[in-house]
Amino acid sequence: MPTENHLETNQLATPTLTKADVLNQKNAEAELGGGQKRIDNQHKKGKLTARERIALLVDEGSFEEIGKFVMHRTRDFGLDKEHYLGDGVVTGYGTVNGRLTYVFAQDFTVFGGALSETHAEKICKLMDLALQNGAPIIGLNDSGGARIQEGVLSLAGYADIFYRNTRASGVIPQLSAVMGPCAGGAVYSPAITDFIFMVENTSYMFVTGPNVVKTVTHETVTAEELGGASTHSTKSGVTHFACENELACIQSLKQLLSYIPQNCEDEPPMLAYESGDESRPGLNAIIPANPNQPYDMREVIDELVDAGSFMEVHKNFAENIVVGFARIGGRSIGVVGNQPAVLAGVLDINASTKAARFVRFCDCFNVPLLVLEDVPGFLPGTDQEWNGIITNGAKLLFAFCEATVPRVTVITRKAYGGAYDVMNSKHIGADMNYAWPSAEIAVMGASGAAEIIFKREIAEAEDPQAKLQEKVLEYTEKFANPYRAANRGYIDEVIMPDQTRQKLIRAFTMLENKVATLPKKKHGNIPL
Ligand SMILES: CCC(=O)SCCNC(=O)CCNC(=O)[C@H](O)C(C)(C)COP(=O)(O)OP(=O)(O)OC[C@H]1O[C@@H](n2cnc3c(N)ncnc32)[C@H](O)[C@@H]1OP(=O)(O)O
Repeated sequence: MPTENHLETNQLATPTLTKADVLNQKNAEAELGGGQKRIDNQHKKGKLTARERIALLVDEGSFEEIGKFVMHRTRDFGLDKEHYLGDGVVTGYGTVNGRLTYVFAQDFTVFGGALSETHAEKICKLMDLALQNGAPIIGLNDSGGARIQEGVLSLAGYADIFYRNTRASGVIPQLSAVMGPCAGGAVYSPAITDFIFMVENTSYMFVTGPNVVKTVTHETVTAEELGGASTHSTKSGVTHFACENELACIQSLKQLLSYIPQNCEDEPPMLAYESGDESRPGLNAIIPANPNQPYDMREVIDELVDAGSFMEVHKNFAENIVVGFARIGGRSIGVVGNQPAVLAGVLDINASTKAARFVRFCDCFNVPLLVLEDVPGFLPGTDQEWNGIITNGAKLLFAFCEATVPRVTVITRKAYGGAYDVMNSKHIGADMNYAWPSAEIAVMGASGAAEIIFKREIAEAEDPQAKLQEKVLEYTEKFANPYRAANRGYIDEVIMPDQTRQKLIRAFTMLENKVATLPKKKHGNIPL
């Protein structure tokens, strides 16, 4: 169906127009996308246009567009009479805070941002440039998926993009913002990229929409419930950031870029830092006297890192582990911390996969890792076992074992069982391991341990309860401390909490030239 702004290219070249006029007219036509009416509709939904989004993202005046006059080649279903310059995606490069960044933004006003053969070619061209020139690529997605009128050509276009996403993975950072209803292929490309940002109430991600769900499974579900930002940031973990609105989304994209390098051979940007009083006395009172009492690991993080620098990733998903980017002494780091305030900080399936993915990102892109450990172990139970806690827990173990970036651990309290090994222990390649005096490094908590190893003695005692208490105390004195591990050198130093920031700044500085390589291989086989 031709639109009111539709202009055939040859119609523009009338003799009354100068060559400059023709160019200006084509530029104006391209910039109008699917026409003013559809732009107004986009605005009415609380959404910006592709070009407005790019303008907010890149430094003013820095954007250079590529392929502005590209048109689709389809002749079926009346599309030979409906062309839009640019074919539904704006592609190009610019700078974000002075650093080269490639950007594509799908234009929902043109066929709902649906991906055609030529639309895909434009994105692929940009991906090739980003990979060759070693700079991040950001996709601003707003697309109904494969352009239905093009059949297999659009499917092929998606496959070309997925292939490039995968080849570029670990070489250049790839960020995806989902800023509208994204279906089918439009969700798989973001899923392969490093981080997904969604906008609350205006963006959706699903493989099949509510209508198909209703037909196939007879479930009645709204688009928001099925694939909205809140669903994917809390239930599925598909999205890493749920943003209040589009502006907040674009600001978050920019913030994330500020912690990471341009490519895997580059270093993260270092901010100027003037050292001062690095002691943090507030930390000395943060661990409750009762070891079963929770505290908020975010408070520890906030005290340790440069003021206000913590950017939490996956904030509302698997909250029993906290991950995110921060700076310490101006240096960019990735933080992984057990969260005693949620499920006592236990490791379960979601926490393990969340942290594993984050550790692997940091390792790909030379971001040193700080691990704050207070973990009572892995979550027991049929739900966890039957859903594969073994395989999923192994992901985190694998990710840490494989990581060659500088790695520092601080055990604040519990480091029990296999979780002690997993959480960046010395044995799996951590560089510096600290413990606070409150650390308890043991196979398990004292009461569980006493019940098992002194079972007979307790049962035969005149007063079993008193005997249990005695044995709990004995076990606590022997193991519920950091000194056995420090005696062996598994802990490099036992430090007071208030000294921790200073120690970390020095440790990461000491480790900045770390060289570590993995054995020659094609790639590892992480348990999936
Ligand atoms: C790799 C395999 C795949 O990708 S298979 C996936 C194929 N895609 C889909 O099944 C999704 C189809 N589209 C939809 O469900 C809806 O259009 C969604 C995306 C939810 C948006 O709904 P709503 O906001 O109401 O907009 P709308 O339906 O009025 O669409 C706006 C204009 O865009 C068009 N459009 C949409 N999707 C496509 C598509 N895949 N191919 C071609 N055109 C598409 C609509 O026809 C509509 O066009 P117009 O503005 O009325 O001219």
